[in-house]
Amino acid sequence: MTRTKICGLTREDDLDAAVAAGADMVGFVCGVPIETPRELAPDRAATLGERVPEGVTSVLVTMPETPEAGAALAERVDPDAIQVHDYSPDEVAALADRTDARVLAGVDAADDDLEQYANPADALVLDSTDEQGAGGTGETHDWERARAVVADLDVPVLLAGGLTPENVAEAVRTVEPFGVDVSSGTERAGGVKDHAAIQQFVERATAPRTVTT
Ligand SMILES: O=C(O)c1ccccc1N[C@@H]1O[C@H](COP(=O)(O)O)[C@@H](O)[C@H]1O
Repeated sequence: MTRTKICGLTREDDLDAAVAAGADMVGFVCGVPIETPRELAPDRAATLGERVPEGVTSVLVTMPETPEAGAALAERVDPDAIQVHDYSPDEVAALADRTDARVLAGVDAADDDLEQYANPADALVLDSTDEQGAGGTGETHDWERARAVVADLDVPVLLAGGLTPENVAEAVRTVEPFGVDVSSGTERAGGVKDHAAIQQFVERATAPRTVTT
């Protein structure tokens, strides 16, 4: 079944709604050098992370200047996984050497060198990124290309970028990713989630579908 990640959580009741909806992963944005309504202080990310129940993966989404800084932030927040954006494959490997958390590489779906991330990363987050390499853009990308990436790479791929309750079923059908990742598409205001949208997103991403041969 397609895994789901609800990202950019900033409030306890939104986190609880994501867990109640059946999300497999929940994400907290902390330490990114861009303007985003989802940014949390490290202590706040740690507090929300402590609330994540067993069986749900907590993900720290960040853009640390160095792998050492990323490992230090992971130590402070204590997530199950750390998702880094705008990192080279070597930086992902250096971070993985320095942390016990699983490492997710947030990459631009249009990049040509994605196979180089397959070894150092535990998973890829195939996103639409801005000029600083950050995600959370609310923009979709080429899903046919994403499908080819999923088929070619021997690493789990989470599809991200502009997903919503309205388009997630088609995204899953087209790309057949390991999982789907959403942030702004489940918000009612910046950093504040719409609980009905979270529930619809998870339901539509995970609904059984007929396989055609
Ligand atoms: O959400 C953010 O503000 C953010 C900032 C910096 C790096 C990553 C960020 N979010 C990630 O981007 C995906 C896709 O977001 P969206 O659904 O297109 O809004 C999100 O799930 C986070 O993993």
